[in-house]
Amino acid sequence: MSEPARLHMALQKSGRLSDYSRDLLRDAGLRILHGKNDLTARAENFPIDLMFMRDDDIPTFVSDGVCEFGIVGRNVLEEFALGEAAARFEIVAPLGFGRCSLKIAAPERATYEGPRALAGQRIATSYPRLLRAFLDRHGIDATIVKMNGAVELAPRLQIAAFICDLVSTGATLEANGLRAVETVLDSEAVLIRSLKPGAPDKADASEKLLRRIGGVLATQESKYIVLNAPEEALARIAEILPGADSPTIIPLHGRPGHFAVQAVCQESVFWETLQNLKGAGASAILVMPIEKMML
Ligand SMILES: Nc1ncnc2c1ncn2[C@@H]1O[C@H](COP(=O)(O)OP(=O)(O)OP(=O)(O)O)[C@@H](O)[C@H]1O
Ligand SMILES: O=P(O)(O)OC[C@H]1O[C@H](OP(=O)(O)OP(=O)(O)O)[C@H](O)[C@@H]1O
Ligand SMILES: [Mg+2]
Repeated sequence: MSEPARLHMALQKSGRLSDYSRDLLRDAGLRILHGKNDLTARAENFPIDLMFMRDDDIPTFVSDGVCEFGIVGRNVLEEFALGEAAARFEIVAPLGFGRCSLKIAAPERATYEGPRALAGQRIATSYPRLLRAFLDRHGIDATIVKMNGAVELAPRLQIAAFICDLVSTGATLEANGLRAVETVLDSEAVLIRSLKPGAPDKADASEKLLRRIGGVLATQESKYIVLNAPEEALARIAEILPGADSPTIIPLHGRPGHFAVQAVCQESVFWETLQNLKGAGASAILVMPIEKMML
């Protein structure tokens, strides 16, 4: 019997998304044999090969159909898409890691009273298309200075008055005497798939992979909640449980009028949620992680 056709997925070789991307695939049950300097890796137990590359190249590989799937920051993806006539990829799911924002920043002491302050100025960035789109939306004409890295240095070197770069904690801006003044894009890593028609013999594996990744993403937010409550509190408790359809309600042995409630909550469960459940009459509240889920 011939081997099933193998899928290809483009991942960042080494950088902020690399470990998270590999962890996601591992959680989806893929056993990956990979040496530190390998540019490709094979899943032992699933028909998929991984291709490791600079994150900037991932949208191209997926758009061209060389890789059916890829994981890349929305910032890199949208910058790429603005340079293309038509999208040849689709976003399958946001992945919840690599969260950052593309922001315009000014020297700490400079006055800034809104986008008009950018008119006629020089702005340094590695994201010229996203920045241009932002400026166009605000009807502002400014000069974009393209830099490939160390953008935060531009004001100090008097290359530009403003910068437009990724910000997460804000520590880099602060260390360079800058402050954020506008948000151009909020970003996180996304799973993308090629819109180029793939080989029909890969369709099954694609669907299986998407279901598995969907299962991992669903479990990351989801919790299993168990609590006890008197009958009169049940309706209110069902309303409070976040993202839970029809909880299971079981009578408590030896305590007439009291029930155990069990539910899968598919939205975040915060301390505040527990406080609200308690306030509604719940007791002995347990919140447990879910290891696997297939919806
Ligand atoms: N400070 C940050 N916090 C969280 N996520 C970030 C941060 N900076 C960047 N990212 C996200 O991680 C992605 C990869 O960042 P990284 O710094 O590893 O990229 P890079 O230097 O361009 O790497 P490569 O060598 O692959 O081109 C970014 O495109 C962005 O989506
Ligand atoms: O707001 P912060 O938490 O300080 O993060 C922002 C910094 O993170 C990114 O760079 P990175 O550290 O990935 O280095 P790079 O520019 O070499 O890719 C980004 O380009 C900023 O410089
Ligand atoms: Mg890059």
